Amino acid sequence: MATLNKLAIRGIRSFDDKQISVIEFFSPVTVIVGHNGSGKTTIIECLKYATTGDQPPNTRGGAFIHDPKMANEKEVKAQVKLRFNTGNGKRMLAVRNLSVTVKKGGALTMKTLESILANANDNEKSGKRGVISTKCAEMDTEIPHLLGVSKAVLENVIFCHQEDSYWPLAEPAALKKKFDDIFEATKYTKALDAIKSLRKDRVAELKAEQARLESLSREKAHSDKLLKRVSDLNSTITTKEFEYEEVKREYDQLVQANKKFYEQSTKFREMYLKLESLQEKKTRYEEDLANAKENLHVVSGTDEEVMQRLNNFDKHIAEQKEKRRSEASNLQDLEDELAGARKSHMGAVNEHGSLKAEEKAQSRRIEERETLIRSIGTKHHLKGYDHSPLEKEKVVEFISRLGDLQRRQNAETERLQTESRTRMDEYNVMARKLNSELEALKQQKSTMKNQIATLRSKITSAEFSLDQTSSLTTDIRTLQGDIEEKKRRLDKVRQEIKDANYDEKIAEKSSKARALEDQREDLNGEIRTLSLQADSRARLDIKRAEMRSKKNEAQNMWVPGTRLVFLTVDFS
Ligand SMILES: Nc1ncnc2c1ncn2[C@@H]1O[C@H](COP(=O)(O)OP(=O)(O)OP(=O)(O)O)[C@@H](O)[C@H]1O
Repeated sequence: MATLNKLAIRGIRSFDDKQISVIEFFSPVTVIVGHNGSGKTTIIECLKYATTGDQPPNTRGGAFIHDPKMANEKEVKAQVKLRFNTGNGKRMLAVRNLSVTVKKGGALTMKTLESILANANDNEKSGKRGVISTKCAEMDTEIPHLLGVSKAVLENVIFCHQEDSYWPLAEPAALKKKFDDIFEATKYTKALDAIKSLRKDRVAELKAEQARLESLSREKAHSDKLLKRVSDLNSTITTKEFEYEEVKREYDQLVQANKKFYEQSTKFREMYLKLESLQEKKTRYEEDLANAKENLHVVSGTDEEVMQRLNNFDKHIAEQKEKRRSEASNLQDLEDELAGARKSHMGAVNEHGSLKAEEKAQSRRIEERETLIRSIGTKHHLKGYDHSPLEKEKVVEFISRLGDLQRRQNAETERLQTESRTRMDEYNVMARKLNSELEALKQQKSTMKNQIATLRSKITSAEFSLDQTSSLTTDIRTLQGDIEEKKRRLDKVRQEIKDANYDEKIAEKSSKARALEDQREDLNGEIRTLSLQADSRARLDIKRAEMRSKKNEAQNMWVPGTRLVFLTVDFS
């Protein structure tokens, strides 16, 4: 609680400007006692002046300062110093200085000099002044603030001047203003208005935020949809990748089978050619043998020659045998070769059959591939693969286009994922922001609710007081009873009046009064007639006087020898 410590007065009212008078205030109460005119009011005035900067009423022109004539000076300097403790225990010092000077004509001129509001503790400890303000206006607002009471309370309640102390009996408008000042009602009204406008703003903001939230929710739903689409696309891509892998594997297998088939067909062709050449050889040998058999004939020549030939025959036979053996072995070889060739031919025929089957399977697979290519092409709008058969280059091109499409879809997926991540981040940021704003609004709402609860309790107390006023109805009933009683008494009096024939008497008096009225009317008529006559007579007199004067004028203007005739009119 704020307390006052000391007040030093110099040159105020009856306090001399030559010395400083110090008043110390004690806790819990200080009683100021003194004779009339000893300066008690002046102390309160000084306190009020020190705290609010307001001088007492009717002291314009320096009446608040010690009279220079009394001090026998041309100038008197006044000072009010107040040391006080603030609500939070700080010791403060407020100093206000004034001066009054006597002008030539004897009139007084007052001046407000330097004022200081300082921290008294700083002053004591360090010898320095912890000056807070030297401006009067600032001090006027700062000191009430430090004391923890409003200026209106200081002026009208705590240091209320005895001349102003009748303000509670003032007219309603002035009284209301005072109460408004004391209870700072304007501040609360303003605060209430501010709260209302703030509430309005907040409600509008809330609406806008709700709309934003809705749009964000819509966007979130959209982004969720997109995410779902992305995940669907991802799964489709995965399936397609899997399918692609399958197709590629099948394709590789087909390529491998093709290669094998080609190698086998080459081998078969080689073997077939070899077989043909061997058969040709065999035919040739057989022909040679037949030719040799045909060419066998009787040997001619001499005996010596024959002997020679015989001698050589064995050798020749041996040679021939040898030749035959070698030919037979050759034949055997060739037969073996032929059997081998036949065998390989059979193998080749078998292989040919299996290759044919493989070819069919390959064609079926190629057909399946084409169907797959066509369905994928239709699905992904890849045109130019509707014809059949599809060339190898077309298939390769399709695979490369499918690869491109996959890459594009991957890129699109990544873009969508990035976009969705960004959207999600934005949404999260926005959601966090909205949540914090919502929290703030909830806080405000709870504050408002508290205020509403306070107001409701006030209304309840007002209703209670209203109920109390219902006791007035009892009073009213009592009063009605009184009225009834009075009515009864009135009737009684009326009866008495009736009994006393007041009405007849009144009627008689009234008729008399009416007769007198009539008489008065007649008299008034007479008076009016008489006044009219008097008026006419007065006018006649004027006319007569005019006539006489005209007559005289005419006589004065008359020329002897002429005849003068007067016409006389009687107006009477
Ligand atoms: N400008 C002035 N110069 C010198 N003296 C003044 C001046 N104004 C007022 N006085 C004197 O100061 C005194 C005012 O005293 P004050 O009204 O403070 O006394 P009080 O103790 O409150 O008296 P009361 O008990 O009658 O209210 C009076 O004696 C008055 O003549």
